Amino acid sequence: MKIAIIGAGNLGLSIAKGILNSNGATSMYLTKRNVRSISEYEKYGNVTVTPDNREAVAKCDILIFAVQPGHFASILESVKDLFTDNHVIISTITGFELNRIEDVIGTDRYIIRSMPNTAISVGESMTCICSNEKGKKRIELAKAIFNRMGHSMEIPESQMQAATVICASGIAFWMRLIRATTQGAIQLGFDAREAQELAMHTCNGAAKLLIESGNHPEEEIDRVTTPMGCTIQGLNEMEHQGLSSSLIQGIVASYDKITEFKKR
Ligand SMILES: NC(=O)C1=CN([C@@H]2O[C@H](COP(=O)(O)OP(=O)(O)OC[C@H]3O[C@@H](n4cnc5c(N)ncnc54)[C@H](OP(=O)(O)O)[C@@H]3O)[C@@H](O)[C@H]2O)C=CC1
Ligand SMILES: O=C(O)[C@@H]1CCC=N1
Repeated sequence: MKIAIIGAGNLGLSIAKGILNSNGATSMYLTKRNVRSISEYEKYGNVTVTPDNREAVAKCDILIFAVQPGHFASILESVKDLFTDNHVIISTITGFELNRIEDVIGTDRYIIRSMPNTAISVGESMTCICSNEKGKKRIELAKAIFNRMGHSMEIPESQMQAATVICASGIAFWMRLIRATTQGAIQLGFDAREAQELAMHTCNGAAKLLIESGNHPEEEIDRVTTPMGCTIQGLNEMEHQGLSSSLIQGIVASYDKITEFKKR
């Protein structure tokens, strides 16, 4: 598989790392205008770094676009004459609907819309995908690509905006929760490094408990909350201060922001 990542920035490079770690491509092209910052990727024998999007499109069959939304249409416009039936076009662009992509390159292309997150670099992305009509024939291929670097879920396009908040922005939300827990641990006497180790491994354990048991979080909470104990005392105080409510409100605010920039 020859994969091009058009726009090797924060997300694009995370995908590149995920592909390299999982041996997911026979060769890979990474593009950006200023390539100096990613020149070290050329040490991998099968990676080409170039500012030339047209070269990358001509040499690869899987094209992953990870540029800012405002750049996407003009970049597509500048390479679309090179597209053939071998190309699968995978967009990661927030808020950019399939019909807007079709408006630029036509309906007769395999187009996948995806929403990965930066944990793709360590093989742990939760990636949501959908496709245009023609792209349905390549959706299994897209799932196979993303499943090598985590988990994928096919969803209707109407849920893509929500998936962006929960899965892509979600990395930042969970990071902040881990950081806050770390700060609490420091206040209780751990040094900063130990505190983070305790916070992140406990977070990982909580997620694994749910993944492996299939249980509802409250079932696991019931196992931890000793009657009149310290856990329920802490949990109730967090809820009095608005923990669940603030998370839900943040998620909705993030969703509304995408609606706003879709109108631009
Ligand atoms: N960051 C994240 O966690 C996630 C981001 N997304 C989406 O992915 C996209 C990229 O986001 P992110 O990685 O954060 O953004 P970045 O700004 O970090 O990356 C975009 C990259 O595109 C490059 N670029 C700009 N113009 C061109 C061009 N003409 N040809 C080739 N490359 C170009 C830029 O480099 P240079 O200026 O050198 O060209 C830059 O490295 C966005 O649409 C975002 O909504 C989706 C899910 C998660
Ligand atoms: O914050 C953003 O707009 C982008 C989309 C999801 C993650 N980062």
